[in-house]
Amino acid sequence: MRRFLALLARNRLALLGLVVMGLVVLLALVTPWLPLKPPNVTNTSDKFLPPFSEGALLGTDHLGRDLLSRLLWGTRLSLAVGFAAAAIAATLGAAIGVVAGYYGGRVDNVVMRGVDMLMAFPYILLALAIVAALGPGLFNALIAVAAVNIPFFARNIRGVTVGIAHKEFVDAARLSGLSDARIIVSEVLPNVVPVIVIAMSTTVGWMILETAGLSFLGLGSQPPQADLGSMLGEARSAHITQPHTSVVPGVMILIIVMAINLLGDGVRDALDPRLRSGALSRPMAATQVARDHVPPEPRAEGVLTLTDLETQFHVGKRTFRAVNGVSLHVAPGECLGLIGESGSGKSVTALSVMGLVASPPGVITGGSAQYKGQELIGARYGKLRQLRGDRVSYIFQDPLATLHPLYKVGDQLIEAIRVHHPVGRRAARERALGLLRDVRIPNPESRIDAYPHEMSGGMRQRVGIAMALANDPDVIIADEPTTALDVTVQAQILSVLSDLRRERGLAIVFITHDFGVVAQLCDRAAVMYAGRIVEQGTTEQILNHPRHPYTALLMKCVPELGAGRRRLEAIPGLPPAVDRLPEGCAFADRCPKVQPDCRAGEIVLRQVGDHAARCLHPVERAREEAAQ
Ligand SMILES: Nc1ncnc2c1ncn2[C@@H]1O[C@H](COP(=O)(O)OP(=O)(O)OP(=O)(O)O)[C@@H](O)[C@H]1O
Repeated sequence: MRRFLALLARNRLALLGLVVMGLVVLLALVTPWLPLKPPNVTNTSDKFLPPFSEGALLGTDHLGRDLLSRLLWGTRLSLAVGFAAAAIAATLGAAIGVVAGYYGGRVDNVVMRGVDMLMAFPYILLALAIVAALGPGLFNALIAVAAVNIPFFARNIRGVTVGIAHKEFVDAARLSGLSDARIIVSEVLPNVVPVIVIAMSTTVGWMILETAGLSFLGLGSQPPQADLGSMLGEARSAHITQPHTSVVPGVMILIIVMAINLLGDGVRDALDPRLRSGALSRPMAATQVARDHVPPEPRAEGVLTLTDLETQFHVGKRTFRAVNGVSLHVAPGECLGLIGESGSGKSVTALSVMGLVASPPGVITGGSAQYKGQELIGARYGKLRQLRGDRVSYIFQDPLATLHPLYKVGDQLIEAIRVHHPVGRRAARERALGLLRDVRIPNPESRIDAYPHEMSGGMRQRVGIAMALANDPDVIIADEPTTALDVTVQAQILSVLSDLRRERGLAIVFITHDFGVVAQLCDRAAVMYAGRIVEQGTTEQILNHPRHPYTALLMKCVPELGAGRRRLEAIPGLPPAVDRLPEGCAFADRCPKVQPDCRAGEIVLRQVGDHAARCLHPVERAREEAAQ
C-alpha cells in the first residue's frame, strides 16, 4: 500500500487529481455541518442575485435559492450516485465476466450474447428506456446508469479471465482438486481485481456525467432536490441572461470529472506491475546510454568485442546491476559459450550489444561493444537497425513470444529477408523454404504456410533459428536456442550451426545452461555470476580444469551419462540480488573455499594457470577433487 501511494505521489497530475478530489469529497462530507442556507427554500424576491452578493457567495437561482448551498448538497448527491452506480456496475459486470470467461463454451456464449444485445442499444437511449420504464427519480437513474455500464465491465473482465483461465497455475489448482468456486476466488479473482479497480477508476467520472445527463433531462433528481445535472437543467432557460446559474454546476462537474480521470490514470499506472517497472512504458528504439566510463582503447579483437560493458535497470530508487563490467570477444567462425545460473546476466549482456534492452528501465552505464571495430553503444539508431537481424542476429529464448501470432511463419521469414535485401517475393519465399529445410523442419512446403500456434514448441524454436539465419549474418547471438528441442533435433540444430560457422565463418555467442552443448559446439567458454565473467578460457580448459569454485560446483550439478551412480551436488544458497551486490566476490557466501580476503575489495579477472578466473583461492586439479 505504501509503495502504491509512493508511486501515485510520483505522478504529479494524479497527485493533483487526488488533492482536488479529496477536497471535493471532504466538502461533500461536511456539507450538513456547514453554516449554509437551506438548499430548497425559495425566495423569489432575491432571484438571480449575481455571485458575491451579500449572503449569497455564488448568487441565487430563478427561485432565489442559494446556489452555494445547492451546489454543495448537489455535489454530495451526484458523487454518491456516481460512485454507487460504478460499484454496482463493476460488481455485476465483473461477476458476469468472470463466470463467462472461466466456464467458456455454452455458458460464455449465452451470457456474452446477452451482454452483446445490451451493447447493441445506444447506451443513452437504453438508459432513457430504463428510466421511462421505472419512472423518473434519482434512484432509478442510478439503476439505469449502472445497468448500461455492466456490459463494459463484463466484456473487459471476461477478456482478462479467458487469458487467466488457461494459465498453468489455474490448471495446477484444478489438478490439486480445488472446486471451481475456490479456483475463481483464490486464483482468478486476485488477478482480475486490479483490472476492475483500474476500469472503475477510469469510468466513475463518466458515470457521474451520465447521471447528470439524466437529471438534466428531468429524469434523475426531482424538484426541489438538487444534483449537479438538475441544477444545469433548471438553469437552461436563463442560460444567456444569467450565465452564473449554469456556470456554477458546470464548473463543478468539470472539476470532478477531470480530477477523477487524472487520479484514475495514476491509479492504473501505480497498480499495474508492468507499468510500475517500466515494462509497459513505450520502450525507446534503442537502449538508453548514459556511460560514466568508456574504455580508453576498446580492444577490437574478433568480429564482436565487448569491453567492460555495464547495463543497469533503474526502477524507482533501486539500481539493478545486471551486467557489471563484462569483457568478451568472438572471432569469425568461432563459437563462444556463455554459461551461468538463471539471473546471472547472460541475456541482458546479449541484448545490450544491439541496444535491445528495454529502456526504461534499462540503461547502458559503461563500456563498449564493437562489431568489426564499429562502436555499437550509443551508435545512431539507423545504424543499429541496419545491423540488427542482418549482420548480427538473435535467436531468442521464447519462440512463441517472438513470432507474430497472426502471420504465417513463411510470411514472417520473407519479411525478415526483404527488410534488409531488395529481393522479389518469390525469391524470398524460395530462400525461406531453404531455411526451413536447413533447420530440419519436416515437410517445409506445407509448414511454410502454418501459423505459429499450429507448430510444436520445438518447431517454433527452429523457425526462430531459421529467422536468425535468414540474412546470412556474421554473428548470431543465441539465447538458449535448443532448450525446447528433443535431443535428436538439438543434435541436428547444433550440427547445422557447426556447419555454418565452418562454411561461412559465422561467429556464435551461445548462451546456455548446458555444459554438454558447450562441449559439443563451443571453442571457448565464459562463466557468468551476478553480472560478471568469473572464468573464461577454452572449452577444454574450463570443462577439464575449472578454476573458479563456482564453475567447479556448477559442473558437479550436471548428471553424467554412463558415469555410474553418484550424488548430484546442489550449490547451497542463492545468488545475491543484483541491486544489493556484496563487496568483494559475489559468490563468497556460497563458496566452500571462502577466506576473509574474498570479501574485501574488488577481485579482478586474472590469469590462473592456463586461463582466466576472478578468484583469489582458485580450485587446484578440479577433476581429481570432483572424483573424490
Ligand atoms: N526489467 C527489469 N528490472 C529489474 N531487473 C531486471 C529486469 N530485467 C532483468 N533484470 C535482472 O537482471 C538480471 C539478469 O537477467 P538475465 O535475464 O540477463 O539473466 P539470465 O542469466 O539470462 O537468466 P536466464 O538463464 O534465466 O535467462 C536478473 O537479476 C534480473 O532479475
